[in-house]
Amino acid sequence: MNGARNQAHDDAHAGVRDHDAGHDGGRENDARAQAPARDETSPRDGERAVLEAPDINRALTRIAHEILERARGPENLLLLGIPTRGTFLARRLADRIEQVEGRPVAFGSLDVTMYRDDLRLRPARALGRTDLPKEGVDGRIVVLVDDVLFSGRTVRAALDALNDLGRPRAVRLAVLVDRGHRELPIRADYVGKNLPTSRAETVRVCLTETDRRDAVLLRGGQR
Ligand SMILES: O=P(O)(O)OC[C@H]1O[C@H](OP(=O)(O)OP(=O)(O)O)[C@H](O)[C@@H]1O
Ligand SMILES: O=c1cc[nH]c(=O)[nH]1
Repeated sequence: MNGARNQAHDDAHAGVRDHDAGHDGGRENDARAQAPARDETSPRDGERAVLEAPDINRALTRIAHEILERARGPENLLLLGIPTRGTFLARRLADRIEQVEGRPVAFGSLDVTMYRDDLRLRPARALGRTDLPKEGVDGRIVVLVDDVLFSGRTVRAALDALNDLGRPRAVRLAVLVDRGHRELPIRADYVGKNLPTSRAETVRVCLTETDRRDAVLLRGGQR
């Protein structure tokens, strides 16, 4: 358990290290000295915030309570975040559940990359991290956690990945944003915000752990 918790911390820091290492020296540094660096945490052109930090905070607190109520306590729960941002959301939910119950809840991460059905269609993706408590998934109530639910294909891949790890007693799904447009018969049990969108729009979730601020940003398209 603590291993998973520490790993989530490590991942956050590794992300910062990787990001820094990715910047080249020389010309790029010269250019950056002349022009202020673009702030990736700011809304991009045409983006508007549909959730701000306090909204996200409240939604996660509510979801934590809903998860606890349905599971009747934290004992059998295992929160598994889907990288990248789902992992951090799972950790936040675990922290809230621990605050409410005064007892820790198991959490970790589940990489779905090799289970995706679009591996041949999309450019190579970096592998995420699967990190489970030593008790594994057998007999647990697993709550998959992701930031956005759209086509449902990521969750479908997560169910296949989970199937290779064992046999949970039940699998539930928590998402921060459900933007509709499902292509598979998948629905979320816990939703931070239902956000009706057109297919042409994109939803970008920013979290302090990866993006230095909490926000859900919507961009583009005609409704
Ligand atoms: O329901 P779907 O159509 O599968 O879309 C939802 C997924 O899309 C995003 O992940 P993305 O693949 O962009 O990777 P990321 O989490 O690393 O940003 C998001 O984080 C969800 O996991
Ligand atoms: O708009 C979208 C669609 C899928 N995944 C996202 O994170 N945003």
